[in-house]
Amino acid sequence: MAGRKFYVGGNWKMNGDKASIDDLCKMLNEASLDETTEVVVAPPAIYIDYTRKQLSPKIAVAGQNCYKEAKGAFTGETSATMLKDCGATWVVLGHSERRHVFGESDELVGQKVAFALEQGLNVLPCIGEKLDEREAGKTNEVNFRQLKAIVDNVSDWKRVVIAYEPVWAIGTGKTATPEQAQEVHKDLREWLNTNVNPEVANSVRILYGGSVTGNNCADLASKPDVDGFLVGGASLKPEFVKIVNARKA
Ligand SMILES: O=C(CO)COP(=O)(O)O
Repeated sequence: MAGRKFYVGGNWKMNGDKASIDDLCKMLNEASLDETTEVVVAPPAIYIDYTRKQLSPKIAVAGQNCYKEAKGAFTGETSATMLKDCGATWVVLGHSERRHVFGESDELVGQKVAFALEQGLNVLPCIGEKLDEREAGKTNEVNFRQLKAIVDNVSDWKRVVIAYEPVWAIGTGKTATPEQAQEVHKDLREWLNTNVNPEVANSVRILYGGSVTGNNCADLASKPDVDGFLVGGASLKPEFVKIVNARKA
């Protein structure tokens, strides 16, 4: 909490078509969303322009990824510059699916953070441990390593929100308990306090992601170091509104 604005992002991942996006935007535009929550949705890149054009200006649009160059011979990639041109103001970077399905390294994620910030986007870098890493007692080691690669590339902390997404909780229906989430968020903030500075540690928002639903959001949101959510599956459903309003519940 500590004056940090609650933030809820909907990561639509590789889902949706024009018809379902029409429905989702209508639902969000008509919903009563807590004005004290910052709301952002991340459609597939090809639908960013389409989504932006019909979504209320109160809701921001994010890319789910971008490359570390403005243009050039990078077949299949989308640049931060292009995301901005199509109306996105945020970009999710280093999502676990980018890291573990597409093999993105800590170094590449860091380079993307640097470039997206340079291009004027707000960035939402993600970190998180896999189940075997948690079970081996390496949760902090993995998260601090991934965080360091991001931190080393941040030029403007006001445009950064961090998402902690334990890989074992993503799309599995297995949510971290509010206590497990709080423990990691607190450790991340302490790491930032030591390795960046107290002001950043106190002001940067740390979101939880991993099987957040309308049913578990209020308990998670009650934890002092959980400043919002990055939501996958439930962001495609009406319950996303309940998650946006989790602090009101
Ligand atoms: O990866 C996520 C958000 O970026 C979480 O996905 P789920 O909410 O579907 O588990």
